[in-house]
Amino acid sequence: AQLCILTRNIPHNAGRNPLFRESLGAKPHLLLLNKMDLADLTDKQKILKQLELEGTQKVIFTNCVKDENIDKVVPMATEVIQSSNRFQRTETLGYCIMVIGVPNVGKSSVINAIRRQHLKKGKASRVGATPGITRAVLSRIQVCDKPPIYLLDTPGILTPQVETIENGMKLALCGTILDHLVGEEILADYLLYTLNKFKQFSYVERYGLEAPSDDIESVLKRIAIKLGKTQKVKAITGVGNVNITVPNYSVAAYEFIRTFRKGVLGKVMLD
Ligand SMILES: Nc1nc2c(ncn2[C@@H]2O[C@H](COP(=O)(O)OP(=O)(O)OP(=O)(O)O)[C@@H](O)[C@H]2O)c(=O)[nH]1
Repeated sequence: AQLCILTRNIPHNAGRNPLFRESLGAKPHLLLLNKMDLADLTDKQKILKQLELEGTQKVIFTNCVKDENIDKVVPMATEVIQSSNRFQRTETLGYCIMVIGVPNVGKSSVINAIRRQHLKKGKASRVGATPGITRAVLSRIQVCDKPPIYLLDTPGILTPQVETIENGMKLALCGTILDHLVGEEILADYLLYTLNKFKQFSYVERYGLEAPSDDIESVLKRIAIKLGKTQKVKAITGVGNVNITVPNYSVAAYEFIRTFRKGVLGKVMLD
């Protein structure tokens, strides 16, 4: 590929990967900060400044669900390719673009959105809410005439860099790491901590709590009751058997995380 489109999950910039720069070398690239609909973009200028300091000037904020800013991708890609001296000699063969990023940032969604834009065709790559779902399909599609530019249909998957526990939590919260590897309930606890930290209290009303809480057990209990995810179990006590109601904590935790990922519980910037 002559151009790499790096995708990052904007709510969690730690989707950034030091290997990006090393593996890219001097290769022309542009950066898509995807899932902009889930991020609090009040500090957009600060983010752009920081990226510029790191040497990345070509940046587009995208939302693949609503095709926001997708129309800017190919024009900017064309501009980057044309201004890169290295490739000006190969005129006729065309250029290849590859979309790369860590799992679940939306690589397949980006590819599909660009396809929709340029070919008016429907879905091509599989998109899944589970990290690692993209299968290898080796094909390319033309997305620009002059110069001829092709988009590789298979995204490049980068291994997430989990340097610290907190970083791992953030990646997991964004769906980059499979939930069960962290544990839904631990992740839910980290989510609750995050929402409180950013003063995003819409969960209080949504789940019928009286006030914000940092006690994950009581929050999950409420969610389980609200969802009707409780079970009656028989408990043997000294004075005979009693029926007690137990909330299903893992279902509640999963609902909590899933709702957050849809952006319903508020916008946050994890980094
Ligand atoms: N809210 C929101 N969700 C998005 C956006 N782009 C993608 N998604 C969702 O993120 C999830 C992952 O998207 P994919 O396109 O499968 O991500 P991927 O990077 O190809 O994932 P792998 O195949 O695991 O490497 C899906 O549930 C998408 O619907 C976006 O801009 N906003």
